[in-house]
Amino acid sequence: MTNPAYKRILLKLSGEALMGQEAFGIDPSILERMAKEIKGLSEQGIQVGVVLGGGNIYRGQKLSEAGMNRVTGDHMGMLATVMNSLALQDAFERVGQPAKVLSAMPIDGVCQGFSRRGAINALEKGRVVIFCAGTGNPFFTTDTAACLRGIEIDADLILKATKVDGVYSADPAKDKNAVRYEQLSYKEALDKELAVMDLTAFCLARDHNKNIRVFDMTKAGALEKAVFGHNEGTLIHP
Ligand SMILES: Nc1ncnc2c1ncn2[C@@H]1O[C@H](COP(=O)(O)OP(=O)(O)OP(=O)(O)O)[C@@H](O)[C@H]1O
Ligand SMILES: O=c1ccn([C@@H]2O[C@H](COP(=O)(O)O)[C@@H](O)[C@H]2O)c(=O)[nH]1
Repeated sequence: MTNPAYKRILLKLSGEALMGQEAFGIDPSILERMAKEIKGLSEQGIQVGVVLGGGNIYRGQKLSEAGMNRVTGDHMGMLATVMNSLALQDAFERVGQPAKVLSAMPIDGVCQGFSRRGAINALEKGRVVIFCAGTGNPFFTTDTAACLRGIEIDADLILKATKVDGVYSADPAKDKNAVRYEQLSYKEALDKELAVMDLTAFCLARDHNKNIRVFDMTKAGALEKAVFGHNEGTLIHP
């Protein structure tokens, strides 16, 4: 490939997609592949921030539907993202890529607290920065956290790596006639309430003039293509 189209990116990895063929938790082969692909970008001088979802372990909404207090459920969901992030940090270490976990809920002896300055410092030193515990607040999602951190670090592009290969006119898991968009505006995504990401995330990215590219995390090489400006998945723009 020629030159990367972006110098600094924020990559959101779906927690659910981390499960792969497992019934629960993390498929180590998926983690290793993502660590190697991200290392490849870092070696080409691209600064990479990562936000992981927690849907492979806990989601606050599901826990509250089962009777738990929603805020407690959301705290458990955010802690699930800490576990996923520690696993990804370990995968980076095993492939020889320096990485740092910065948490919205710091845990002494496990991971440092998030600060914008700390994040930028680590990115400029060539470390991959993994932002965990979402926004640190209940009633949000890691899609919103990804947009928030992407804006804070002034990422050139926010990427959502997920189980589907882009944004469709309806949920492709439920509607076989759904059609994939190559690109669409935030207005279209919000008007049609396209549920590939939550609407708070769309609003935040729109208001801060950031593009989001949605692509298939299970497709080898798709991340690099997206970062080199190829037409991979779907681009959502202001
Ligand atoms: N219009 C749409 N286009 C594409 N996907 C859609 C759409 N509406 C709903 N979806 C669904 O959105 C989901 C996005 O999956 P993903 O696992 O990334 O969600 P997530 O809640 O961010 O995950 P996690 O919380 O595990 O990180 C897909 O499973 C897909 O079926
Ligand atoms: O800012 C945030 C981010 C997440 N949560 C809780 O964590 C889980 C897991 O995140 P996903 O985005 O669903 O993968 C989420 O369901 C919330 O319960 C949060 O409270 N605040």
